[in-house]
Amino acid sequence: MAGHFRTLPPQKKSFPAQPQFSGFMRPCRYEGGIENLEIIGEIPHEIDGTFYRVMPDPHLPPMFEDDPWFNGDGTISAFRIKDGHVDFKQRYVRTEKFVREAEARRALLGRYRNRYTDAVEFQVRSTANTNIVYFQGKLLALKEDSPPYAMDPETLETIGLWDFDGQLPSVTFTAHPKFDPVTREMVCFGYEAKGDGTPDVCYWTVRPDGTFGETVWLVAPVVAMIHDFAVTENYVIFPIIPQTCDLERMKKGGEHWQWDPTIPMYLGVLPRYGAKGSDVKWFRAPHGFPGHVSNAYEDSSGQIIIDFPVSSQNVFFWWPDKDGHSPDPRTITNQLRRFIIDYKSETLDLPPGKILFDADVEFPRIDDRLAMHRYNIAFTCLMDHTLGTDWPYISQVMGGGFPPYNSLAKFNIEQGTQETWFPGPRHLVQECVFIPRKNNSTEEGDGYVMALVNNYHEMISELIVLDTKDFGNTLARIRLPLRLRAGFHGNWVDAEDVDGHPAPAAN
Ligand SMILES: C=Cc1ccc(O)c(OC)c1
Ligand SMILES: [Fe+2]
Repeated sequence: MAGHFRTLPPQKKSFPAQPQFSGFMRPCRYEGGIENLEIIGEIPHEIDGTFYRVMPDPHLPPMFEDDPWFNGDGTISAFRIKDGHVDFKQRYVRTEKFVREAEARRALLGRYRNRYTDAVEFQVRSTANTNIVYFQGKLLALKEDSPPYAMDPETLETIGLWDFDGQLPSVTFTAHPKFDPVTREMVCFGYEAKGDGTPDVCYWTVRPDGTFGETVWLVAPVVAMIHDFAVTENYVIFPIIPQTCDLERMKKGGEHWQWDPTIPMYLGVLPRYGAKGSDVKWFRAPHGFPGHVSNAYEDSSGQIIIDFPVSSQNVFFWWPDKDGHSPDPRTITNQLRRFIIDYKSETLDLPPGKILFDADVEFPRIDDRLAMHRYNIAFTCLMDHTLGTDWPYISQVMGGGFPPYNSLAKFNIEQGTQETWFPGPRHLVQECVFIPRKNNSTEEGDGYVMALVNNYHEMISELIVLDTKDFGNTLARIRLPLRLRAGFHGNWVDAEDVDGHPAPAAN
């Protein structure tokens, strides 16, 4: 690569005066542990496992003042819950970026997903800041532009880059692999899978013993973001976010992404088993921003049902369109929509999808025992302006971040009913996880919901536990004596699953 690289800009020692580094979003930069967190209420003793979540948290001032929240260093929080107690641990992922910058005591990585703006040449630019999943006895810290980093689930030490013993076919790995509750496969893909600006998508599966099953290379109709995807028993579906990549713009030091209001919302459908790349069909729904997938399955006639929130606006408002336009973030909403797709259909055009609930939601989570199968219950973050949130107060201290959510919702799709949990007027919520009850009940959605919430009154974080049978009430509120910034995804790892995990593949 030519001329490595630019003259180093002067090192800054303070964070930029920008919303994404201010108020509740000031970098936390905390590593360590706190045992026996303070608990208000009672955590049911049958809850035995660990809630892992990840947040982007820059360990050093960024190279560019306008560095987006999405470019911060991945920090893993672990809440180990046993016998009604909670022990907390937190560590940065030791990415190549983190290690080299720590050594240099300065930012070396430049703009989000633009290697042409880096101060040194990186092998891997991962910030490992988007999801943290458990597979085969390891945690995988994920960023969709790179392979995973493996971590020790107990100590949160970084083991290193994880290429599945050389089997990884793609240079990228989604932050949203799916876990088949029946076959125990991890179903994966990467986009820009042959490098920046390439339209290639790679789909593959990893068997529970760590060996690779399917591998299919396909080509997307546009080079654009494919953040989440969906899997059914017989299909995989790739929704494309209309944020497009242009290598020439990147080479001039510009952004990786630009909003394109002229393209439809593509949904690529590929048979899950035995497919060739040419078997993919790119269906076209009206232009819109597809959010995180709730679930997908096939109905009795073999049609694909897929549910995800959709916004008519550019949710990633910090990456505007070609004219520099983006919406006022306070006006962005998402509604949970259901799309029905017949893979065998002649026409590729789809209607806009049916709105399932008249509510502004994102980050849907389900009872994962029903992933890829017919389901009826979704838990989401909800923005409900009738709930009495103290916006004048919160808006002064919250700093930047994703469109905010002030409550959690439980939706029953068939019944069309909604239950809401409201944390209080000076709180906002982060993504939740579902934990099944341990009474051998296989009733969908019967158990607990856990989430991190932001307490703006005291500028601290709290972990909350709800009983899904009494959703409006708080079973336990676990107070951290510190503040954790807004994060992304988390997952519950039950102690039973840890003990029962297949032996890690020899390395
Ligand atoms: C929420 C989506 C999303 C998409 C791409 C990212 O790089 C990311 O980083 C934290 C998050
Ligand atoms: Fe995500």
